[in-house]
Amino acid sequence: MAGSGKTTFVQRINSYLHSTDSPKPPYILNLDPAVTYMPFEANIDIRDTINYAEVMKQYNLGPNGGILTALNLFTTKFDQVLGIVEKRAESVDYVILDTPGQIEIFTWSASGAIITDAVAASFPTVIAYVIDTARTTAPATFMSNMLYACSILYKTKLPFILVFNKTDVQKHDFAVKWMTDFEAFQKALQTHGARNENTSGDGDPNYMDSLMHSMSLVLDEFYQHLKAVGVSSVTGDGMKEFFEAVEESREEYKRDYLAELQRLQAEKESKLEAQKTDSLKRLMTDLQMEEEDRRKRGLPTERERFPDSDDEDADQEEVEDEGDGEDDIEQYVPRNYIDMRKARKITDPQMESDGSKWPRPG
Ligand SMILES: Nc1nc2c(ncn2[C@@H]2O[C@H](COP(=O)(O)OP(=O)(O)OP(=O)(O)O)[C@@H](O)[C@H]2O)c(=O)[nH]1
Repeated sequence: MAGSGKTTFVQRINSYLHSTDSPKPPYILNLDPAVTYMPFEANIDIRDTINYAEVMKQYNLGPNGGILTALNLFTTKFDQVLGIVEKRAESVDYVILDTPGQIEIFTWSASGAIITDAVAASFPTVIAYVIDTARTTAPATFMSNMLYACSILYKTKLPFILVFNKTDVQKHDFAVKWMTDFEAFQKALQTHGARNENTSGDGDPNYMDSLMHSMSLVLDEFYQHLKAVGVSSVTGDGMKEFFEAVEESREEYKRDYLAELQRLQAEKESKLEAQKTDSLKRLMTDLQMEEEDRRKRGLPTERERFPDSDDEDADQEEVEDEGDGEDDIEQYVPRNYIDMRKARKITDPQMESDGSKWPRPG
């Protein structure tokens, strides 16, 4: 979410990896074209390629449309970016991508999906979903945030870490409790007044109440697939736990995601192969039908018209050898050939033979 502390968190990861016993400087990609201040230097920065303000001006867009278009433009060159990153793969342990502030721009756009899929197909990948812990203490807000996380998890199907940021302001224990104890969350919903506010006059729970209840049941299942860590990007608290979760995710990627990716790739290739065979079959059927149609109408078939058309070089040789008259050439050249010798001479360079005038360069 915007303002949850993504950029500050990337900065913290950067300084943490530089300060370990054996420093492992990460390779950082900034994908946020609108960021004005970055406390670290990115190895690849979208802002070096695309001027976000200029995109807004030229395409007549607002801030969100500008970010989205800038990201789309950048994505057209993402294969080159990936090529550069792949060259560093041997020497770098971690590649970090900082995403644009507006969550939907990255997670619900085509370019976001292309970037995520391309990266995930090349390297073990984990999504770190950064949450502003202090702003998530209300059960309804917490649930909305978790629903967003849930949608991203199911969209990407990648290993996922919930990063409860800003623990220096608000500890994340309440969140862990709500995620592991269904009853505790239900109680919190009641005590925060949600249940009381959402009852009809006679005290029966209304639809909002039952919606919240059902959603928390769905989320209970979702929490089983997640790792949650509390960090403070300001003090550096919890970074060790975060990297432990990253290592677990690396294993999870190899075990679950890679196998699924390979299965999907094999499925895609066999589908493509089947499509090719089908197209070729349909082309052959069309050609046969055309031949039959010509035969029925008493017209010469393709083979009869161009008996030696299988060997184009031989045709060309024959044209050159026997090219002593118009008829010889007409016999061998393909049917769309325009015989310039028969074209009328155009005297006015602006005037075509049929009298029409076409603008000419210059
Ligand atoms: N107290 C505290 N403040 C933090 C922490 N992490 C980030 N902040 C503050 O939260 C604000 C937003 O941080 P950013 O890193 O800019 O957040 P962001 O998610 O990258 O923001 P957008 O890219 O605009 O969405 C800044 O004022 C940070 O100083 C933290 O761990 N503790």
